Amino acid sequence: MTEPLLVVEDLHVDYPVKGWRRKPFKALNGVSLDILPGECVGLVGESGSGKTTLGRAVLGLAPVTGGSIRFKGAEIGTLSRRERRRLSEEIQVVFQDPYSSLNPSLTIEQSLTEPLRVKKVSAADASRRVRTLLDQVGLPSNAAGRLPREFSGGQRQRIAIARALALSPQLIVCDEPVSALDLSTQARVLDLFKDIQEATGVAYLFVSHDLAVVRHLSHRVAVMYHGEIVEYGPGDKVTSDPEHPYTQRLLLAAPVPDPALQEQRRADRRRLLDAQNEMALQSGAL
Ligand SMILES: Nc1ncnc2c1ncn2[C@@H]1O[C@H](COP(=O)(O)OP(=O)(O)OP(=O)(O)O)[C@@H](O)[C@H]1O
Repeated sequence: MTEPLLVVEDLHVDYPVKGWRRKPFKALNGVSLDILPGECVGLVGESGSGKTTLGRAVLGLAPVTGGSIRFKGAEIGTLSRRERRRLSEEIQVVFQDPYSSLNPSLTIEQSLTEPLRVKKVSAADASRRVRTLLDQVGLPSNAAGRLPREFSGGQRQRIAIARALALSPQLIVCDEPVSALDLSTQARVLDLFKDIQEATGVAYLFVSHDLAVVRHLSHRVAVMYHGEIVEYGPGDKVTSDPEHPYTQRLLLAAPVPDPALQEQRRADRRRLLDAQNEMALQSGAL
């Protein structure tokens, strides 16, 4: 059996809350999931459910108060400084906003070679690597000498992806990486994520509030609600035949382009509401 790349177990993250005697806010409340090598795990849930916090915890950036996160079997909370540096090469991140994730005053070549510095590669090798990375994300090699402002949002996100790939990571935390893009650009960038995964075998923790986006890419999907994972299973199953009522609501709220499917959704939504009303009536709540 394949060993998981990442194992999150009973994770708790509490944010301090200002004010006298106020209890910390529990952003994650006993979250567990695992990611296999080369797998894409989609993380969905409404705003504030804790998706970004989980991604940040995996990157070592959230105030973990309990539980464990193991990467390739090693507990990340107890790594030495050297091991941590190595970990920061193996786990990379792509953020939502391609406008702020690139330094505006650096050329694309400078942005892409920055992470390579830890490897102490020669200038010639770095330059070759930049061309390979640009090619991998579908940009021409003459992009190297230009500045981020000369590119569209989708192109900038491609550059951010190239930067994340520079050190050949094993896991990329993708935090709403297509939410700031228009629909057709979204589709192209999602295809790029898929192609890169097929070509390199990198794993993704793919955070999105949009079920349609994670459905496109994810082998498994985890659904978060109020700091907990309420459903975790195969992508097809969770996004088409969910078990948890919260996922069912999320699914019914997701926009669908196909009119026949829209009609079916409306009927499903009516049935779900009827069933909920029936249950409420029976329990005496109505
Ligand atoms: N640094 C912080 N200090 C205090 N509370 C925080 C902090 N970061 C996040 N929170 C709170 O933790 C909860 C989870 O936030 P998080 O950003 O993880 O949710 P999310 O599901 O990613 O939401 P969104 O889709 O809006 O980004 C929210 O209620 C948020 O207000």
